[in-house]
Amino acid sequence: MPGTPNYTGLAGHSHDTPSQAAVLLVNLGTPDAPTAAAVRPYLAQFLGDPRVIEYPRLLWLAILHGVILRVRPKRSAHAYARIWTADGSPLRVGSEALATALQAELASRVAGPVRVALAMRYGKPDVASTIAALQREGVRRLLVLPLYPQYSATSTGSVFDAVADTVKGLRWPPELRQVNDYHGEASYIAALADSVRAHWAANGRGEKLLMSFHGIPERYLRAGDPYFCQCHATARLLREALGLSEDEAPISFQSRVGRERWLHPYTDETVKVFGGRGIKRIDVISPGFAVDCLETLEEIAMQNADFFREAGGDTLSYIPCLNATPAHVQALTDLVLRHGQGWPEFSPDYDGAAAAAHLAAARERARRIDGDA
Ligand SMILES: C=CC1=C(C)c2cc3[nH]c(cc4nc(cc5[nH]c(cc1n2)c(C)c5CCC(=O)O)C(CCC(=O)O)=C4C)c(C)c3C=C
Ligand SMILES: [Fe+2]
Ligand SMILES: [Fe+2]
Repeated sequence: MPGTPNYTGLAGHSHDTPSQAAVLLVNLGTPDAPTAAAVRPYLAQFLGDPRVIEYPRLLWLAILHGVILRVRPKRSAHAYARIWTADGSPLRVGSEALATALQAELASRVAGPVRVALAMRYGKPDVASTIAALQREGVRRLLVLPLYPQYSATSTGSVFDAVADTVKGLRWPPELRQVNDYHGEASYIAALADSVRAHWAANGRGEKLLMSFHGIPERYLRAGDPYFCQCHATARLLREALGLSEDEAPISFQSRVGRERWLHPYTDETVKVFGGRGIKRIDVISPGFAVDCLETLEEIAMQNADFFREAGGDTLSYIPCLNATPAHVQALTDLVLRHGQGWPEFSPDYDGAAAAAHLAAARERARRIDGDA
């Protein structure tokens, strides 16, 4: 029985639609405003994601809606208000700037049409409507690049869920590739090392370089999440690039939520120990965040700087994320070029003039067939 279609498609398919590739950058997402009213729906979606909170479903939803969403939005909104800019949330502003810069760089490095789009896992613009818009523009090949250098089921895995849910509903899904992680990518490590050296040159050097990564519950590590291991690999490679020992450049994990044990050692406890030991200045970098956000600008540069001082230290000098710097754009471009290999748009032989001629010939054939009919 005909009725409404079960799958979304584009009416009026024609063989001569020019094909394009696209890179879909996906970041976490952020509230629309630094207010409890705007933070509540964002947290409801984020903390309602079964990839993030792996807990008996009904029990967790009762706790989330009964307790957490009554208390946390107000507290989080207060933290967001401390870092909010005239252009909005730093995570959004930084991700958009990075997408724009990557688009410009790719345009000069690949022969064929490769678009760059940005989606957010939580909030807007969402993954489903961004992919739908790309399809309408003729994108037939899609490279998904989550802006998480280290894979975790809670972050990257959840982005892949959103992509899978989307393509399941499409009549003609695009060719799909997904970047799992880039925790050891040479150009990403080099960009981090250069940013540390530039920071030292401009601001002087602390007694420690603390590498702080976002935590996850330790239970997830035991269940097989490779995140902890990839954070350690990134930290080791960055240490090697800078010629530092483990004692000079230790690792720690930040941003824990709730009462269960998360990955150790904790960042806040670590900076307190350093302050208590008479260390006066530390540098802190967060290599697991592609762009600056609440967790770096507020939690590290403000909260943990206070903890360090209260424990006896003087200065916690925060080293910004790579953001839209040329070195970061180069690193992501390298990654995209490698993952795009084999797709015609990425081929050095891609001939724009030949493609246009091919298209014109196809149009002419279609016109003649239509004329015959
Ligand atoms: C870098 C990767 C991230 C992982 C892994 C991750 C795991 C994870 N996070 C929470 C809970 C919260 N995280 C929050 C903010 C936040 N988290 C990441 C990244 C990762 N999270 C980013 C980039 C941000 C910043 C967002 C922004 O708008 O700037 C928050 C919201 C803020 C707050 O209320 O504190 C929560 C909550 C869990 C539970 C988790 C793994 C289980
Ligand atoms: Fe988080
Ligand atoms: Fe936090």
